[in-house]
Amino acid sequence: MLALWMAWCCIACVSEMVIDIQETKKRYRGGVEALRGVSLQVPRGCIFGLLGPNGAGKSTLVKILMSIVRASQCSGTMLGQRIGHKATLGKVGYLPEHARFPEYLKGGEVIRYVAGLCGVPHGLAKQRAEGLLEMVGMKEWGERKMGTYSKGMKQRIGLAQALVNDPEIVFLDEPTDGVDPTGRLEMRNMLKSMRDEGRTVFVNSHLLGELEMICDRVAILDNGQIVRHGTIEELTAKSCRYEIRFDGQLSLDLQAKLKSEGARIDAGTIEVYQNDPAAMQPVIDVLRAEGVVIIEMREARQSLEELFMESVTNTGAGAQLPPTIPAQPGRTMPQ
Ligand SMILES: Nc1ncnc2c1ncn2[C@@H]1O[C@H](COP(=O)(O)OP(=O)(O)OP(=O)(O)O)[C@@H](O)[C@H]1O
Repeated sequence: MLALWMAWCCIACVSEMVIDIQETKKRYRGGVEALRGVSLQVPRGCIFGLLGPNGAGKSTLVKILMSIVRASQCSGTMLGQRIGHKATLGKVGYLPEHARFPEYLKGGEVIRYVAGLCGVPHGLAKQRAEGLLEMVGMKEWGERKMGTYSKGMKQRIGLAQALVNDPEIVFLDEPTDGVDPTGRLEMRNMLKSMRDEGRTVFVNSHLLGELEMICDRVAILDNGQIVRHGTIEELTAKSCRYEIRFDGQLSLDLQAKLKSEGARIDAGTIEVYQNDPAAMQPVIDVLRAEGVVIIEMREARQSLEELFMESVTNTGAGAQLPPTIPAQPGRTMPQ
């Protein structure tokens, strides 16, 4: 009986993974190995962030899941079907990086046009387009041409068209690209609402602070491989530290003592790598005995940005260039 129950739990658990891929590889013509064996599981109903430096392979992975790029090797499922299953793609929405829509079409027309491509009936498409224009804050502008929109307005239409087929999973490649801070806040709230409606939101982004605020889970991709994967809590838990903000002068002796115990001292702040609050009490006692005024003590975690910088080997553009073409005699390489 117990074995049966455990087996049922396992099946239920597996079926909750809307994306479950193993050993995905992509080698482009020309020799670039964009993905070198990526295995990834994404649970239903979460906001999942895929991070990585330029050229890490993020867009390639999403394009493979969207069947835009053919993997050199890929096994696994999306919504319980093999990758590339046509009917499954009808349950998925997509906002590509640098999305381009015809400039002569109006915002509302773009949404209705994509609805038509997805097979949404005309009446329903019209109704959904109106609702989505309102959701992305473009109700007043839906009858203006795309060519008259700012970059942020185009991104909003891009988000709306990704939802027009009422998808279970939405892939958003750099959704806040070109969006101002107010727009980003609105975008974050929209993504949270999408999750609260039960959709799975898969976001590729460089904006670590943005992702930190909304993602339930993240994976860090570096040079075609997943180097970290988990909830933000899990990934940053190990680096708990306390920050003490103080006013006053620390004696040289005390500074030396704190530093010898691994603390970092910066203008008015001491960082102590410690996750036990009891162990902080002697530090406070010593500071107070020296007449230092303690303004604040707070528990601080490693930020996603710090984790990212620690995890990736190359943060520059074009993580991997194609193999060098051997120089031919009598020809000089362009500078
Ligand atoms: N069509 C292609 N042909 C050849 N190489 C490609 C092609 N598309 C991407 N690449 C290469 O594959 C690697 C991964 O690119 P990809 O666009 O997937 O990375 P990314 O993580 O999305 O980067 P970015 O954050 O800059 O958008 C890069 O080295 C890129 O130059």
